[in-house]
Amino acid sequence: MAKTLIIATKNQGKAKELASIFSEDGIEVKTLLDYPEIPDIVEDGETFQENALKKASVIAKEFQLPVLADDSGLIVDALGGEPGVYSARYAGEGKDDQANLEKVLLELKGVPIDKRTARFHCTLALAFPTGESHFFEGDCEGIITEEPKGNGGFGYDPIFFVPEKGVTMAELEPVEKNKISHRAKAIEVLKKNQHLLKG
Ligand SMILES: O=P(O)(O)OP(=O)(O)OP(=O)(O)OC[C@H]1O[C@@H](n2cnc3c(O)ncnc32)[C@H](O)[C@@H]1O
Ligand SMILES: [Mg+2]
Repeated sequence: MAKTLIIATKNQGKAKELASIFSEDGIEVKTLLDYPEIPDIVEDGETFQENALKKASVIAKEFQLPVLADDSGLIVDALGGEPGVYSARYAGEGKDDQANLEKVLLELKGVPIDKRTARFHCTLALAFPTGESHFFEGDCEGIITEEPKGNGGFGYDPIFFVPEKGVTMAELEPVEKNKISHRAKAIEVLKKNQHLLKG
């Protein structure tokens, strides 16, 4: 596997998790947080794949290197799949994690526990400067709580109850989240295709 992997994300929470998971294989991760001069990429796709591919391919062309991108979000059944691809901006352009999760709780007010099913989804896109690309996907099932709990993770983690663990995603230790998360599962699939990262 490549020793350094560029990941087209500006999300600190993702960057930390991705760096931790890839470090298990001796891969060093660089993200767009290391290149602040690169402008934001407009995520105007209607699917996780479209957005992930756009982020990865724009940066792959820029660097002339293979680049990975992560497009992810929360899918709530009782909200018809919302916030979905709009997860980052659910409560407005500010990309405010707290405002976003409060909006989900408000929209679900009065919805009983058995109807609060949800999942986190992660699509990873690996793009090459030649235009070649591949997708890897992962999901993590859960239930939306009635109030936030826990300080770990990021984004919607404090309102995402993980039944198999009996706590919210934000109450898990980082190593525990990184074993079961949508992101971890997508990376597992990528690691089964290690040859793509050679170089
Ligand atoms: O596009 P980049 O730069 O990677 O960063 P972003 O924050 O805009 O990322 P997305 O477009 O993929 O939006 C993802 C949204 O889903 C949320 N999200 C993704 N993974 C999550 C996780 O593991 N736990 C909690 N929330 C998550 C996250 O907080 C964002 O609101
Ligand atoms: Mg984004």
